[in-house]
Amino acid sequence: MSEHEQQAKQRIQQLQKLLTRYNREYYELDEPSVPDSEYDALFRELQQLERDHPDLASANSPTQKVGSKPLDKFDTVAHEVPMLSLDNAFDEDEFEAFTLRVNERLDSSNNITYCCEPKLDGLAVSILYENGKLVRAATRGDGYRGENITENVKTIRNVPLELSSEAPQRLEVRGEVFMPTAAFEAFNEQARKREQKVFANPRNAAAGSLRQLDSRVTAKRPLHFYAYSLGVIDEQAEQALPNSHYQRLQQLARWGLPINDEVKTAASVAECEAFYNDIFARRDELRYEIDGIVYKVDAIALQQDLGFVARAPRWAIARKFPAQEQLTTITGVDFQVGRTGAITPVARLEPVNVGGVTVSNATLHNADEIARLGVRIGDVVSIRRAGDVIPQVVSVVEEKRPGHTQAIEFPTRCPVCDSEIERVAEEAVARCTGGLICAAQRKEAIKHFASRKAMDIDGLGDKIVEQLIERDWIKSPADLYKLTEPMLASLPRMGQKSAKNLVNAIAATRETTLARFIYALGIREVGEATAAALASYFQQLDAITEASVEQLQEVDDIGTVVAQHIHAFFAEPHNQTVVQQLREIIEWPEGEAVGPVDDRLAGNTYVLTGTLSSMTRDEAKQALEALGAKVTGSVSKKTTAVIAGEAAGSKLTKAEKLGVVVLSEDELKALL
Ligand SMILES: NC(=O)c1ccc[n+]([C@@H]2O[C@H](COP(=O)([O-])OP(=O)(O)OC[C@H]3O[C@@H](n4cnc5c(N)ncnc54)[C@H](O)[C@@H]3O)[C@@H](O)[C@H]2O)c1
Ligand SMILES: [Zn+2]
Repeated sequence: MSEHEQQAKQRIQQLQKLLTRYNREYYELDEPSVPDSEYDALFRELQQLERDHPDLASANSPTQKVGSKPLDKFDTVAHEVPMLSLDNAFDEDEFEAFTLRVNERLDSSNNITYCCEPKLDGLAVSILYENGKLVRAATRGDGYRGENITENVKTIRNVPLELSSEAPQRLEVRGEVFMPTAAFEAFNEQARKREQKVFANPRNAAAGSLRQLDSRVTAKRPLHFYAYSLGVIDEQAEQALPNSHYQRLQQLARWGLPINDEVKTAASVAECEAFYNDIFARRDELRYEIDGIVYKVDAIALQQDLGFVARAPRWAIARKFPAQEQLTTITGVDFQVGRTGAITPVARLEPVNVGGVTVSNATLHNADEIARLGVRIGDVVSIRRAGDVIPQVVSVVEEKRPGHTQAIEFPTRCPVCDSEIERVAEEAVARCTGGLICAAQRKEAIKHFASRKAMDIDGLGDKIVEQLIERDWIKSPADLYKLTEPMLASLPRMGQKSAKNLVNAIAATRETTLARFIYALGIREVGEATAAALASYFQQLDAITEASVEQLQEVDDIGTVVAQHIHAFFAEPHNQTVVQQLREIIEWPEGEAVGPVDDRLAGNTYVLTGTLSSMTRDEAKQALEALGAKVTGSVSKKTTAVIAGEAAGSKLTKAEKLGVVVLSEDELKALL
């Protein structure tokens, strides 16, 4: 054996071993360690080597096999007709070469009609119906023997358990089970929160969900099915079948099976290309992921003439789309601050083309996710970009880890405003606590401050806030009170009159209530009710800013997390400065220092409905809450009383129906 031969032999063995391992991870464990693009490249390399050195090829090579053997934990099902794979074409030239081969083999120079189908990225299943009833379902397995997953397939909502009465006595359909993209994203998000298994992509999620021993688990997974071919069918029915694959799919649909309505026929290679381009342009808008287009010779008679090779039919090909997962290296990590202060670690990448788009950043979500992935700077990672979701780091390829990698250090101070970063134990997200001064959060902070239930500044809409911030006139809410009429009047589309009104509206908020003021600060998870509870419990702002986490929790309905948010907010020196500035401008009546609180309505729940004449509903709500009551929006048996103003509607009717006490406005005043 020459040295060259020796090298080829070694590489072939190496690739066979590696691909066998990747197959096991992908097909048996539903947990690939490399993206498909990497797998496909190695697979092609092996195919080429085996072609160049036929004496070194073996029937045991992954290039000769389909999938992986069925898992022992399932009963096996022998496929009467093997379930094969598909050959791939990675570009237009390869696709055209395929069509030329087809014409050549058929000894035809005519245009061949192809059936064009989106290549759904899920897993193949075979479903057997007898006398119209679903009796058995199986995975592809190694193509000859699959796993019996009947009970699991029965839980898929759009798989009919029974077909129409015209269906053949015995009918096997084949198709793809997949997880729609949005459902997949939501599923992973939940899994991350609960620290459960996160799937690399919808394909693995579908396979992992379908191959569960307990069908109740499968039932909870959002799976979907489309039929794309016929397996065995009783002879009599077979004779009546149309000679076109496309027509056969329509026939399946008439028997009650779901088929993909994107499927079309193409009468020429050019039409095939047009189909590809159309679907590719809409790839991100489809509800499911596809990794290419499957072209099938449409005439069944021609399919039979063409036949099969070891692992795939000669009459079909999968024209692949650019892969949505690719390998690249993390060169660093940036920390971005969102508009609500959430800190998101973003991996900087060596630019890589993913699905046709150059990607140079990918989200790492949060510190928990960094820990879960075990990712370090310098690592080779798998990046996924699909739909309109931001690119994500899916996994680390540990065997490609270089000698020098660096741990990712989560900052302790905000990269934008240098405030302390808070990480609440129960939450995955870390946040900047400089809510009032952080440039990243400024816009939201001011909008919130001015909003109706906060300081209620009439005429300070989102657009104006944005302009004020762009001009750098406002860095914190305190700057609002420095705005003058001429300044405001110089803004586009703002007349003298509106400028004057706005200045007056801002001035009017110099007198307010403690509850509104606290709510206006925009402390995380401190809504109106919590702000009111804080105000009525502590009576004075100082008492709140100085309260410990434990003291804050003495207030009804304030738990550890909220108490921690409040404490962290007031501990931040930048926030202290702004609060101090605001205090010099804004006034509110303060009660005596924390004393016995009047909570004589504690434990009661009220619902307000209709219009009150002596106060607004908001004011009534605050007054009730100040006495310890709860005010909710819907009437139930647990409601203590419904307070009905003028023109009360359905809530009043419901109260009467449930026998809940109804109070008039006068009765409310007496209560207060
Ligand atoms: N990342 C890894 O480690 C790893 C390991 C093994 C395999 N893989 C990936 O899996 C591929 C090989 O898997 P495969 O053998 O299942 O082949 P395939 O996915 O390339 O093509 C065959 C499959 O396409 C599916 N399909 C979807 N829509 C179809 C339609 N309309 N008509 C017919 N079939 C349709 C069927 O499930 C069928 O079994 C590789 O190209 C690779 O990308 C990846
Ligand atoms: Zn900040």
